[in-house]
Amino acid sequence: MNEHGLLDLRNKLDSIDEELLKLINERMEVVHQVGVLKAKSGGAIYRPEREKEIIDRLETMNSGKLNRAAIEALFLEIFAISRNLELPENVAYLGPEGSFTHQAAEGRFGAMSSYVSIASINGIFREVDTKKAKFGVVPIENSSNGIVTDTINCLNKYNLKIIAEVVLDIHHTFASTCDKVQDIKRIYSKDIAFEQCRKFLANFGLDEVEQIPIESTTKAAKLAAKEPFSAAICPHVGAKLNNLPILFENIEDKDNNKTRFFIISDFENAQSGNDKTSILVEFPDRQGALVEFLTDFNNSGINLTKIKSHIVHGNSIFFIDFDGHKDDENVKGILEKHKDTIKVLGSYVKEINDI
Ligand SMILES: O=C(O)C(=O)C[C@]1(C(=O)O)C=C[C@@H](O)C=C1
Repeated sequence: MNEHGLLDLRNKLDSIDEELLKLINERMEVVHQVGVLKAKSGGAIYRPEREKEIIDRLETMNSGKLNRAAIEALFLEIFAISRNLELPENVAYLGPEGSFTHQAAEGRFGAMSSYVSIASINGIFREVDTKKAKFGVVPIENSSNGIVTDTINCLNKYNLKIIAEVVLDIHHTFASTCDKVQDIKRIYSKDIAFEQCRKFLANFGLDEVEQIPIESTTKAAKLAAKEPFSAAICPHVGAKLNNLPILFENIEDKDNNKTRFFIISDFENAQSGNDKTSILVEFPDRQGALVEFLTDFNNSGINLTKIKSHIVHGNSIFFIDFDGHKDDENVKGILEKHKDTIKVLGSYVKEINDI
């Protein structure tokens, strides 16, 4: 290696880094002023539609080596630091630490935010409702296991808003202190994770081994790390956090196993031009109510992207997603017409990764 060449390049990098630091600090000065303005006006600190607008604009004008994912990763971290500078706010997520929900939360709120791990979905809604946390992160559906009932029930019960969605590709690992799979006597995991990895378990003759379902996959890793002859189906991060050796990666049956999460808070987003809205609908008990409702959406040119029925206290309610923002002209009319049966859960920027 040419040591002089490397030294020159490193000197160049040093002065670019100094320039970057100066510019980022300059940006933070302006962010601080935005924070002061918002403190006076009571405006929301987190503005996902504005963050999207910035990333879209930077991507369009970009001519360098960075792709969209890299621009997004860099700027989401800058935004997270900016928001903390404007006003530090707690993020409550479905724990424990290292859970997929924790990963979803960190992906959106960055490394610098202050996180609170909560053991139940209802607990997260309560935390946000009582203003102990500004944001809550909860799973809403998985591509293999469907909708998360507790989340629907809480969206129905509390008057909080969905302000963003996050879709994560879910990969499970098989981790154990045993070197040989044949020596394993019990496996810990969450019931849905066992279901998502059936083929793997059968292929390795593990379907006859005792399966112990517990409330989280990260806790599974913790238990398996302590007990000899046991194993866990858990996230990569969960195994690492508990120093549990990973024997197999990506053991899920379906190769596009995804989970969608909602970020909930106490404010509503402005339009971004690329929004999705979620609603709950309880249809009146009369013939044709559902057909009339769907026809109205169709006539207004609104694309329904999801419709799932769900039972709450013996009544059937529908969880529906559609393209558009609740303040869009064609959406407003419909929401007004059906206001007695609809609960608007929130309008938010549509993720590219879909379930
Ligand atoms: O534009 C705002 O409202 C800001 O608070 C600034 C800023 C940014 O860093 O650019 C920070 C947080 C918001 O989520 C969006 C953007």
